[in-house]
Amino acid sequence: MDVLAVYRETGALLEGHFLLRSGRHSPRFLQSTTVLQHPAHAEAIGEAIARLFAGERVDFVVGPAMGGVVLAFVTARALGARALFSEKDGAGGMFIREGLTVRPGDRFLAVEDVVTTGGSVRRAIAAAEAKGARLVGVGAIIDRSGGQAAFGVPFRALATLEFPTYAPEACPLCAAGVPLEEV
Ligand SMILES: O=P(O)(O)OC[C@H]1O[C@H](OP(=O)(O)OP(=O)(O)O)[C@H](O)[C@@H]1O
Ligand SMILES: O=C(O)c1cc(=O)[nH]c(=O)[nH]1
Ligand SMILES: [Mg+2]
Repeated sequence: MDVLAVYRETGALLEGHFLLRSGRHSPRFLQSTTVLQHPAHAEAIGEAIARLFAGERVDFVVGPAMGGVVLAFVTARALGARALFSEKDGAGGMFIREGLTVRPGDRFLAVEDVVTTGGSVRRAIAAAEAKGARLVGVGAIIDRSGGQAAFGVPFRALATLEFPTYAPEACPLCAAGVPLEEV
């Protein structure tokens, strides 16, 4: 699946000057909600990520909200697993709410729409591991870290890109006076 073409066609590949979750700046932004609002695209993406982990026994799939909610659902559906999400706890971490089932020893796949530093999906993983579950892999729609992100388990993405990111103090777009967008 040419997933980057889907981002382009739906208008989800933005160009400008963006503030990223990590605090870094970038001239490119992948707006996954624009893609995932289309159920047919979401379903195809979930099936494609599930194929990357075919044969792996998975009890549940977890994704960090918001981007990971729909993605965990469509991937879990394709794998025949439960679909969970983690939420920001307001203190820099994530938690899994009561009512979503995590049993000690459960095998889980973590999914993420876009991996830049991997910090968000790592926080979702920590939330599931804190309840005794065991990570078996990480799946993403797009790894924009250029293959730099690693999680100690198989990490597979539908596309791997190397989009530049800058520390704010070294950002050439800031130096050029381009307004910063928070999307
Ligand atoms: O790999 P990282 O450096 O953590 O950056 C990528 C994260 O940033 C975005 O989430 P964000 O929390 O900005 O928005 P969301 O609530 O829409 O998922 C995206 O959905 C990834 O979760
Ligand atoms: O690093 C991020 O925050 C980020 C990058 C990107 O391309 N898309 C996104 O949703 N978040
Ligand atoms: Mg996110």
